[in-house]
Amino acid sequence: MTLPMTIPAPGLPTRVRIHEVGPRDGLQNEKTLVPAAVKAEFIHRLAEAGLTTIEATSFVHPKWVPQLADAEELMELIDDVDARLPVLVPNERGLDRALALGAREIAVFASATESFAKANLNRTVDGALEMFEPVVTKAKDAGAAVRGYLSMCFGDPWEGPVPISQTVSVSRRLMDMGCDEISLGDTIGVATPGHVREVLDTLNEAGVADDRLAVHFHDTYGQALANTLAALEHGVTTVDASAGGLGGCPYAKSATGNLATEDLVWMLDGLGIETGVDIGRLTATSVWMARHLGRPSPSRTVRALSQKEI
Ligand SMILES: CC(C)(COP(=O)([O-])OP(=O)([O-])OC[C@H]1O[C@@H](n2cnc3c(N)ncnc32)[C@H](O)[C@@H]1OP(=O)([O-])[O-])[C@@H](O)C(=O)NCCC(=O)NCCSC(=O)C[C@@](C)(O)CC(=O)[O-]
Repeated sequence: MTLPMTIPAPGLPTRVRIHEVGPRDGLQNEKTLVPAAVKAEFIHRLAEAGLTTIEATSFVHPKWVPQLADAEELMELIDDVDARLPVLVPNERGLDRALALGAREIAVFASATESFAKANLNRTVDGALEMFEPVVTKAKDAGAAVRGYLSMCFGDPWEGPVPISQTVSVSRRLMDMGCDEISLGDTIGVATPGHVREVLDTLNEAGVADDRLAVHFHDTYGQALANTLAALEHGVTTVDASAGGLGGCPYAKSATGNLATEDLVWMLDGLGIETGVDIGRLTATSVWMARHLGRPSPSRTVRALSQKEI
């Protein structure tokens, strides 16, 4: 097993909140429909492994993301789960569907680039923000917490490198609209640690503080953990990850799996940073899910631990 430090290294947080995205971001791209009962068991197991925030599903148009068309059925099956269960909503229609089922946390999802706004939401960047504005107001009036995702913060498959000014400007607009937290998405996994530091520095200068930010890395070039460490050293303490490294956005060419939650927990355990997650139970869950999906998890930690007694 890893040899944990007893106290975190200087400059690192003592605790990190993991925002688990496996059931939503992880499964949304799967071609074969996963039954709602299997998704519900996945979420129950993740909560039992110690994850306290588990993004459950999306209330989007079912034609756009067929895998999550069972959002209503799933919500009924997980109403006993003892964890925060945020859901994605793109518009008022989605919000009404989510609130009717008792959702207490929602997320809108914006883009730093025009190409992805069009591909993912059939809107311009401005048009998407206009669509979100009444959603955020209504959600907050209903007492729900609101996360604002921002995709393509570092690079875009159609437009190439993304100017930091675009990331900062849309982040500010999401904050000004009332989002409690912004999750910075490296949707296609092209970021490197120096770039992460630069984006965070510029956001801080624009008044978006680290304690309102989360990071959401994909592992295309094997940089997700290094990028996460750079963000933690900077002062961010909320990290998105997907059990077993499931994932990839259906509307972003070249998006690969998310940072695997097990890889993240292994690193944080080693650094003496608390997460509350039991890595053995989590790995067993990802192995169980991989069997359902018919292929092994891409996570190195899952592969290493599942060859041992867990
Ligand atoms: C936003 C829309 C709906 C616009 O899509 P549109 O086609 O422009 O929709 P519309 O507003 O013109 O409405 C068309 C029809 O859809 C219905 N409709 C409209 N809204 C809903 C709804 N909520 N639920 C159910 N039905 C809905 C609406 O009622 C209407 O029905 P009709 O009158 O034709 O029968 C569409 O583009 C959409 O659903 N997009 C979602 C795409 C998505 O979920 N992508 C993945 C999530 S983002 C991501 O993964 C990245 C992230 C967050 O992980 C971070 C990162 O890595 O970067």
